[in-house]
Amino acid sequence: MNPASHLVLVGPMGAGKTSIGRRLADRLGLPFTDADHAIEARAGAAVSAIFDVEGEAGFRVRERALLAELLAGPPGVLATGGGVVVSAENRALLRDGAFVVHLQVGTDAQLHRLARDRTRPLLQTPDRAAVLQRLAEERAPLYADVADCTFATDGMTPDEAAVALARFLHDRWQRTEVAA
Ligand SMILES: Nc1ncnc2c1ncn2[C@@H]1O[C@H](COP(=O)(O)OP(=O)(O)O)[C@@H](O)[C@H]1O
Ligand SMILES: O=C(O)C1=C[C@@H](OP(=O)(O)O)[C@@H](O)[C@H](O)C1
Ligand SMILES: [Mg+2]
Repeated sequence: MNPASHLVLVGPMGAGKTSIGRRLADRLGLPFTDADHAIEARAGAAVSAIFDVEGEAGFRVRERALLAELLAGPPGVLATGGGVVVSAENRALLRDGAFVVHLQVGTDAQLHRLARDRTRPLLQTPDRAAVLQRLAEERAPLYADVADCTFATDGMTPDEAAVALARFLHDRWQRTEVAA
């Protein structure tokens, strides 16, 4: 077992990192942080506006800084954005400093869950399926590189998934106290 104190959810857009992560943190009695929401709060701007003004590269700079800061801070549950694993620096931080759950989801479920979403800049394209499939191929080895375990969310509601994930983690992860 990786004895890391931070429980981090990674995986593609629509896997449920944000919605399941919040519910899981409630169940575990731990603080919850959503990386995208924290970036937005600091920037005073939505993720899509950051992409518009600074490009994806600017967003990734903010994402790297936030991840390093959060993993150096008090333990909790962290929902990352789907692209956090693109950075080798982030992958090293995640491997060394967190227990990482890869939430998996198939393309059909992603398309269904995100059908009405207009907040994800990478999905502002006519062929969402092609983008999601390309990202899945590019990122699958990167998620595998950082993950301590995987958990499939297809066919579950966020509430069901949070209950099942808490049960799944019971024997696999225990929060360790950080030495004073
Ligand atoms: N297991 C699930 N079943 C059905 N809908 C889900 C599930 N998980 C998430 N959703 C819905 O999909 C959308 C995206 O979920 P979200 O938690 O933001 O995913 P992520 O943070 O991984 O991109 C939300 O509208 C959410 O309610
Ligand atoms: O996959 C990605 O590169 C992104 C995923 C998004 O987060 P979610 O995975 O929570 O949708 C958000 O960070 C940004 O739009 C980029
Ligand atoms: Mg999210």
